[in-house]
Amino acid sequence: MISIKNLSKIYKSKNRDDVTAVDNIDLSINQGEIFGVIGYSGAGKSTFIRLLNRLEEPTDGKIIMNEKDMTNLSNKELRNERQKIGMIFQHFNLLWSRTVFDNIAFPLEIAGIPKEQRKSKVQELIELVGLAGREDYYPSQLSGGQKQRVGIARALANDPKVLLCDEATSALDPQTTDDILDLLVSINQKLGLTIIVITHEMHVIKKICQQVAVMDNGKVIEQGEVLEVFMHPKEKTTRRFVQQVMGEQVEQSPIHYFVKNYESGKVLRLHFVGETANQAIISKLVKRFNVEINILQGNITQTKDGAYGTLYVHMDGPEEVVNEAIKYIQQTSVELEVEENA
Ligand SMILES: Nc1ncnc2c1ncn2[C@@H]1O[C@H](COP(=O)(O)OP(=O)(O)OP(=O)(O)O)[C@@H](O)[C@H]1O
Repeated sequence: MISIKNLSKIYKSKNRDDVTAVDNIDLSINQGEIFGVIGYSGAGKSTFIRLLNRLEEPTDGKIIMNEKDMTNLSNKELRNERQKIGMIFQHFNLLWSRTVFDNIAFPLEIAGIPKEQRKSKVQELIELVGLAGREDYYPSQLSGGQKQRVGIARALANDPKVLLCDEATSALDPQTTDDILDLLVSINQKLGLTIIVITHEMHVIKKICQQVAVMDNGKVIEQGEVLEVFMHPKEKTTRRFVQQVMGEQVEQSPIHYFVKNYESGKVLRLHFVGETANQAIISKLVKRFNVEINILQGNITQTKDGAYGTLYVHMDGPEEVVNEAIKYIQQTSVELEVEENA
């Protein structure tokens, strides 16, 4: 568990106003989870993540990580603790004059690991991140996604317990972003390490995070399980982020708007939260009951903990069969609203 209490960072300036980049943040991050911090540019995300490994000195507050108070360590202890925290960056921060192999070996050299041991560890990491065959390439010969794979392998070299990701996919195209996010999830599962991701893209949060904190103006303004935040975004900034992936809120379409187009049958609003959308409910309905189902409008997105969204359908057929089918849906965990022509 990572425990962050009253964490603040004020950048002091002689000739300009002080900037409170991180303002009194309290957070608990569970061991082994993928925790996302989202915010617009200037919200304080980079400062926040750099405080965690003390690349920035906090002005106030406490960070307990790997059972150590990160804010109260000698230089030697800090060096030791930093080895348990890997970090990856938006622009990869690779050493351009070193090969893939030597970039990944670098932290092991610093840690004083003997050559043979280094070699087998680097080879293991190269396999893990999918770079086999590219050991002798230089960073300039790699694509963005491959460079980030080197960054990830290097960050994992000292077997960290925590991986910090600072906008790690922001410089990548959408397909490469998804590949790198898949790699982070597989590393999280294989190695059980805690991953903290900062981003301005809700897509990243919904794809890999279990928990999310929304930052605005140095503060955490909203926090919770990703699905919960999708369902009930409280703050305006959070709603804007949810709209990034959901588009205009389908929920705003009133159900009676659809029903006037149909003389028979019923219009249903099916709301999916969590794994329910994976139940293939529509195909089950059609197989079990003699009904016709016409999809009218829908917006469903996949989060790490299952799908979330709403589907409007028109269901037609003999009245008693339609009613049976509705009863069947009510027994599932899909939330249902029914509207029929009066
Ligand atoms: N070294 C610094 N000195 C003074 N002010 C700083 C420094 N670093 C960041 N700031 C200020 O702190 C605030 C938060 O910046 P930070 O980079 O942490 O935000 P961010 O959410 O990561 O945004 P971005 O994604 O654009 O980097 C901004 O107002 C920024 O100008």
